[in-house]
Amino acid sequence: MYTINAHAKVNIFLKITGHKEGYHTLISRFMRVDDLYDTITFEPCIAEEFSIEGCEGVPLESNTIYKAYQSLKKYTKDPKLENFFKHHKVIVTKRIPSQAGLGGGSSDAAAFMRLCNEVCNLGIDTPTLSQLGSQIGADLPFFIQNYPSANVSGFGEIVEPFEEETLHLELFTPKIGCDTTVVYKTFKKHLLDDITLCSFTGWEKIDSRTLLETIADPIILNDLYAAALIAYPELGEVPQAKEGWFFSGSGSTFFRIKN
Ligand SMILES: C[C@@](CO)(OP(=O)(O)O)[C@H](O)COP(=O)(O)OP(=O)(O)OC[C@H]1O[C@@H](n2ccc(N)nc2=O)[C@H](O)[C@@H]1O
Ligand SMILES: Nc1ncnc2c1ncn2[C@@H]1O[C@H](COP(=O)(O)OP(=O)(O)O)[C@@H](O)[C@H]1O
Repeated sequence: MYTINAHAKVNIFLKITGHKEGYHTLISRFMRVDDLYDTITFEPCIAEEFSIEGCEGVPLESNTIYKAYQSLKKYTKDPKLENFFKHHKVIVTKRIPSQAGLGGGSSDAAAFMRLCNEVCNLGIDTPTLSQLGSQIGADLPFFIQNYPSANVSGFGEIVEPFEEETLHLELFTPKIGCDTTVVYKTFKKHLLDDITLCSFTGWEKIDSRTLLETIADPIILNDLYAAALIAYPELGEVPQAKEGWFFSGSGSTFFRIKN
């Protein structure tokens, strides 16, 4: 039996820098959340075909783990991978809420790729694994490179580790699912024309605690927050939508530093 933890992330800040080929470019500080993770296990069994347990409600073909499996299979052409999953099933213990801006689906896929690479001795280097991952989701390169904190740019494929203290974070995820595609579309329609690139010059050099304490305004720190509020106005009604709380990615999770 083989196991790996797939951690959640928050975006300490997230600024959109432009729009290219149907995607937004951004610069964001990603921070891994150490005490929130899904667990992915490869459990021995006799399997007819590749199977995933524990992601109820997500059809196999749209599961990021399945997409990661297909991508690895296509890239390696190594029979070890397919043979392995004739004798193992994938079990996911989900703890990261979905549509929450915590990157659960992306983290699962990235952890799956890392564990396959190790267990099946595929010998794929990290840059190649990140490149394969970026085709499944924009957040995968961060999770594949597995830094506690990093500046992420481009569409998500440029990941630069950032040395700093790990913050202990309190998270609150309201019962409102935010669809990433809808939030980006809303941003493009209402807010893209207003971006001012000079307003966040140098943020990537400032540690996360200082950023949260000095910038302090969740709307300024995360460009997608305003878009999420337009797309999901009920977000504005939750008690955490006030000073002292910050918003992660495309939402709907609010976070703050634990005392
Ligand atoms: C916003 C962020 C911030 O970390 O994540 P979440 O907070 O949702 O977890 C990411 O940029 C989300 O990345 P990810 O969740 O992988 O998005 P994807 O599945 O790749 O894309 C879903 C859709 O969102 C839009 N999209 C995504 C990424 C990007 N840089 N620009 C976009 O415009 C595209 O329309 C795309 O088809
Ligand atoms: N392994 C997975 N875990 C969770 N959701 C997944 C997975 N694979 C595909 N999905 C789909 O992706 C959608 C968004 O997933 P998630 O990564 O949890 O949210 P977010 O993009 O806000 O971080 C879900 O609604 C679900 O349909």
